[in-house]
Amino acid sequence: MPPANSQLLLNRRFARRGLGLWQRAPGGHLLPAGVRPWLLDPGSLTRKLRQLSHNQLSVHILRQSWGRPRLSEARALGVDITQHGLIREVILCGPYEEPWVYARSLFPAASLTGSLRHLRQLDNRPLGGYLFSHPHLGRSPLSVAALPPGSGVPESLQGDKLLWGRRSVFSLKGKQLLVSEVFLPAFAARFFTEEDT
Ligand SMILES: C=C(O[C@@H]1C=C(C(=O)O)C=C[C@H]1O)C(=O)O
Repeated sequence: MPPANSQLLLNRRFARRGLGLWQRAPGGHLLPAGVRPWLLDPGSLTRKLRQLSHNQLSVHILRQSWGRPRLSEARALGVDITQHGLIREVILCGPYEEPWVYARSLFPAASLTGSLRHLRQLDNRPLGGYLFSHPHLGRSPLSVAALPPGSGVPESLQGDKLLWGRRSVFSLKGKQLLVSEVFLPAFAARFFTEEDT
């Protein structure tokens, strides 16, 4: 199926279910072959990008401040939308600081206590490095989205195309956090085929 149709089909399915843009990852056949392994890999994206970039990966903080979750984020975490949490937005850059992934993580206040308290000051250390160092890390099934301009990715990063994204809820020591990752145009241009974008 031509990718544009698969993205439109995904969006139509999402819209019909009133789930907004994020939808539990559909059967692989609905996702273009080139993006499927990136969207559905349950492992650490940081690790994958480090390998791809021959360890030339950097994390740039766009935001790390308290705020209210978006409606779909509150639903994914099962928290009230009025409940403030720590919002962390970063860009993962490959060689020559090329912007590859925009990531937005939502930490409910109750999750930033005890042994996870230090995540308040993660700075430019990759979140995945900490999360995936724990053998008992839990992760919900991945949801995916084909994100149009205006759906939450900073305009300066989005460009004018649909961007593929994935998100899931991590669980560690009884605490939860939501991580959304969006593959940016420069990454798509370099690693996705024409049929995927
Ligand atoms: C969850 C991971 O952490 C990565 C690093 C992030 C950060 O530093 O804020 C956010 C999302 C991920 O791209 C991972 O590596 O899979």
